[in-house]
Amino acid sequence: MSQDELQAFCLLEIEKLLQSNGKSLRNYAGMPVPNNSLVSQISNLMLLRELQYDTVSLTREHDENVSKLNEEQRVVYDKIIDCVSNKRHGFFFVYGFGGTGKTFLYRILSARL
Ligand SMILES: Nc1ncnc2c1ncn2[C@@H]1O[C@H](COP(=O)(O)OP(=O)(O)OP(=O)(O)O)[C@@H](O)[C@H]1O
Repeated sequence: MSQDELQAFCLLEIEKLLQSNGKSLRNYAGMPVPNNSLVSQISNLMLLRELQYDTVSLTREHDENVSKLNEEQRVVYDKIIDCVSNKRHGFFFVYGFGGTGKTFLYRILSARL
């Protein structure tokens, strides 16, 4: 990210904070304001980068690990995948002691989705 892009992005974040408190950078004499076209370019770029999944390696990660899910993880996995596959809304709270496999499950779910 170039210095100009970084500055535009920081200014945008500051502007958002100010706006949530009923203010704006425009209220402060001499403060620069975010360059909207630069901000939209960066946002698109960041979105594009986020969406550039390595589907081949994610598929491999999923396929290698899905059979390792234990019974409890499998129940959660099936429930969430069923919900997403059938375009139903859902809100899930996965809890368990440290080291019981929550992250392992999230990773497989993320790789699948
Ligand atoms: N079904 C499984 N098969 C093989 N390994 C597993 C399985 N579930 C968890 N593990 C492994 O057990 C270890 C602990 O799992 P994980 O990090 O997912 O736990 P966690 O519940 O997220 O822990 P914490 O709450 O401390 O972050 C990891 O090394 C993970 O790869």
